[in-house]
Amino acid sequence: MSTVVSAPGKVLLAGGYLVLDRAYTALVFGLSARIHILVKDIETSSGVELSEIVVQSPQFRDATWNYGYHLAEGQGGIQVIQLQGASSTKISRNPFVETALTYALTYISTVLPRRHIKPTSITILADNDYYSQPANTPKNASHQFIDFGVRLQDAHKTGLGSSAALVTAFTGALLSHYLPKSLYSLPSEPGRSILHNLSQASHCAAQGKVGSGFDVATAVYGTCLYRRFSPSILSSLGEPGSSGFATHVKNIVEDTDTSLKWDTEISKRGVTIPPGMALAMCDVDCGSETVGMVKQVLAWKKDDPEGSKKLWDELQACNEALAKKLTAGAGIEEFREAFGEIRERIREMGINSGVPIEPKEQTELLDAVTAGVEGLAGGVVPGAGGYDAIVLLVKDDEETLSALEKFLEKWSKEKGSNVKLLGTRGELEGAREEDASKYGELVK
Ligand SMILES: Nc1ncnc2c1ncn2[C@@H]1O[C@H](COP(=O)(O)OP(=O)(O)O)[C@@H](O)[C@H]1O
Ligand SMILES: C[C@@](O)(CCOP(=O)(O)OP(=O)(O)O)CC(=O)O
Repeated sequence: MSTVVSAPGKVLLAGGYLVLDRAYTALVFGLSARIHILVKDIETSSGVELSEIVVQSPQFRDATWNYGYHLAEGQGGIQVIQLQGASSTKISRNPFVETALTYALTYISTVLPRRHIKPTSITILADNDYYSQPANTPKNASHQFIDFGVRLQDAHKTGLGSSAALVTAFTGALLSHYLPKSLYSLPSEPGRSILHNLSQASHCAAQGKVGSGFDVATAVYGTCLYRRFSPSILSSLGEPGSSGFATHVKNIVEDTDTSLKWDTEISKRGVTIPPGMALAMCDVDCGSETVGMVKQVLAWKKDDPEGSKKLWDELQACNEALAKKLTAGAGIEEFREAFGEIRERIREMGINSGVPIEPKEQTELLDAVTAGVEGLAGGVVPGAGGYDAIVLLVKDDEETLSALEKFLEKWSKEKGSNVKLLGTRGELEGAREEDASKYGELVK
């Protein structure tokens, strides 16, 4: 039997940094670029009871991880141990895969106690836009999942949130594969909430920090207005294998602890992509280090509580105004104005905190593209800002998109850079089960 679940990448259009604080919200969009997880049973000879799960990411080199697993004593959950596997090369670890596996199997073992967890083979497939492709890659020439030919750590990420999409799709695929339909249904409300809580827990554990969680929320629910959860919810989980870990995971995932209730707020109605418009991303092919930027912005917020609050309150109001225009519909000029108001304050936050949130080069590009392409409703440097891909709201017609592409080509030539329209677009839907037959040989 095979199961496939996919989850979308993300772009945080408005509310970067503010969303770390529960007093503010963010407009987050899911993307058509997804990570797909294929799970299939490994056939064993009758009488043989294997406990092995093999995970592969065939688009990359040295990307096979073999795990053994066993039930720990004292409600410690399922512990996984990475095995050497068949290859003689030194094994690399994949903390996101290892943690998502540990947490998901632990939860599954609490729902199905005394049931042997069957061995499976798991394949990870990422849509191509997660990584910058060489300048000479022919457009649309390749099939859906390119072989990147390099190790994962050598691939150049475009910043679409690969780890959150991976952890969410991986968790969803394991839940759907191992639990009977009567106990778990991914598309149902309780199914989504279980997927959200479990994925947030393992993504935070693998990252070693609690961020706002907007990327996992987007991977689960798709485009929405997001208010973060209180970080204290995840503080009492303990370590996998330690006494009571499985009980803690179950309580957190099913939200049964009355003193630590999940307080995430997801509003699917609070934001949308207006009809006739598209959300497009432009890769600028450099990327930036979010962690250092967040630290510095938070240090400024602490040093200047009054000034920062005033600016954040203003930004929140501008973000809400944009959300309203997106849901109610507005003309190009109105959108341009709304983006302009937001960008002005983002640059102010950058100057005050000393962090290049909208660096000079990106200001130049955003201004020029807005002035030079008629159907462009505006754009921003999303998320933490810096040199990641920029996001643009455009009229969704051939004329606008080809004018945009021409503009970027000319811009890249003049500036000696490699700015490229990615194929991915904003999309409303979150994690979903996929038809396994679409993946051909890969699921056999
Ligand atoms: N296609 C993939 N196959 C296997 N692991 C992946 C894949 N994409 C992402 N990962 C995991 O996620 C990590 C990248 O996470 P991170 O650096 O937080 O980037 P991002 O900002 O894209 O989430 C990788 O080191 C790997 O552990
Ligand atoms: C600053 C933030 O509010 C938004 C960061 O958004 P990005 O989209 O830049 O994130 P990464 O993919 O992790 O680099 C931090 C947060 O919300 O956790």
